[in-house]
Amino acid sequence: MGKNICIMGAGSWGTALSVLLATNGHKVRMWSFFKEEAEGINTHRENIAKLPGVWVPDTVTCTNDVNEALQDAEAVIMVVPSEFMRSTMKTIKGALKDNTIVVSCSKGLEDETFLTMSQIIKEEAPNVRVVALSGPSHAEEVGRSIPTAIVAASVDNEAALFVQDIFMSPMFRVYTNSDIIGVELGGAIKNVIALCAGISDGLGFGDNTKAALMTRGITEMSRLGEIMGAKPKTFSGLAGIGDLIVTCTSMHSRNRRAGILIGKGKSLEEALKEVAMVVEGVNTTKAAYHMAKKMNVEMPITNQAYEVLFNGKDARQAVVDLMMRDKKLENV
Ligand SMILES: NC(=O)c1ccc[n+]([C@@H]2O[C@H](COP(=O)([O-])OP(=O)(O)OC[C@H]3O[C@@H](n4cnc5c(N)ncnc54)[C@H](O)[C@@H]3O)[C@@H](O)[C@H]2O)c1
Ligand SMILES: O=P(O)(O)OC[C@H](O)CO
Repeated sequence: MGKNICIMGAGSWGTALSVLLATNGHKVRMWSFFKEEAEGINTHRENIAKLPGVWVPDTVTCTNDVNEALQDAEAVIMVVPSEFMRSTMKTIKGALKDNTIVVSCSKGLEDETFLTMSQIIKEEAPNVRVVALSGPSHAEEVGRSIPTAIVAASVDNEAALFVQDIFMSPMFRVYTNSDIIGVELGGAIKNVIALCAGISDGLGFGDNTKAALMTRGITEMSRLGEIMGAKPKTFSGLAGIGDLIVTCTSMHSRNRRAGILIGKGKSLEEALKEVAMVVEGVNTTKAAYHMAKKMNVEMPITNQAYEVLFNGKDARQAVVDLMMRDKKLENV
């Protein structure tokens, strides 16, 4: 039976998920931070700036009013950029009933606290049931019903099964996983590696380079995950290697595209302006860099990404410095 679902965030991913959920027979109320964005979606049945060419069904309405969006919601889908997760949760937490299922679809880590999105949600609203939905899923493809597989992760199995049910379709396969920390770390750290893969492409390096970055990127992700209590197997699944592959290779990826521009010599600010949608890997590089330092985890690619993005290091020199680190065994 169709459910009443609220989506907080009406950018490219929020809009694509609204199309999927409406197609699955649910009634969707979407909220945008921007009044004009909400009005634009209602008027044109399309998010022209962020997901052009994808038609939004009539069973989706978009509003700038939080209370209107949350009215009678049986599940709340959080899909704002990660830097706004806490402020958005603060805005809505008073209106959330106990045991409401809140689904994080955002990928990132909070600056300074290093918390994942589900941890922020739980900190702000301890009585909700939280699930993370993550995996290789570009909005441009999900919005066009291109077959996609993804993971609904939660320590609350019933909540994960509920999320699996509402999203699952012949074109959108949802697995469940109890390792929410692993799933969220995979989704956050792959953006750092995708920025680097883009920089490598922008510098004119090749497929060998990218394969090396991706493989050693998984190693970094797993090292951090181990310290955080994640299950190693999660990183060889959809939310780990799966999302890393799609983000490092697809031209849909905002992180990869920003990286390409930086590799070609643009400044970070110029690259972000040109992409004009959220590039989560930038803030995540900062958070992961400081997190790795604090926890004494070796993350050389992340360290070089930090130097290039925030200290003006030459990207080509960063690659050389990565290549010329101490000789070592592969599996340590
Ligand atoms: N785009 C994708 O293909 C995709 C896929 C999977 C996950 N994600 C994740 O989803 C999240 C959102 O990404 P997106 O691509 O939809 O971003 P986007 O840049 O397309 O849209 C961001 C949206 O966030 C909202 N917003 C802007 N400022 C805000 C504020 N101050 N407070 C609250 N909300 C604000 C607005 O509705 C805006 O349209 C990110 O964490 C991203 O990693 C994106
Ligand atoms: O466009 P990106 O780089 O933000 O990646 C979007 C999704 O995370 C891909 O799964």
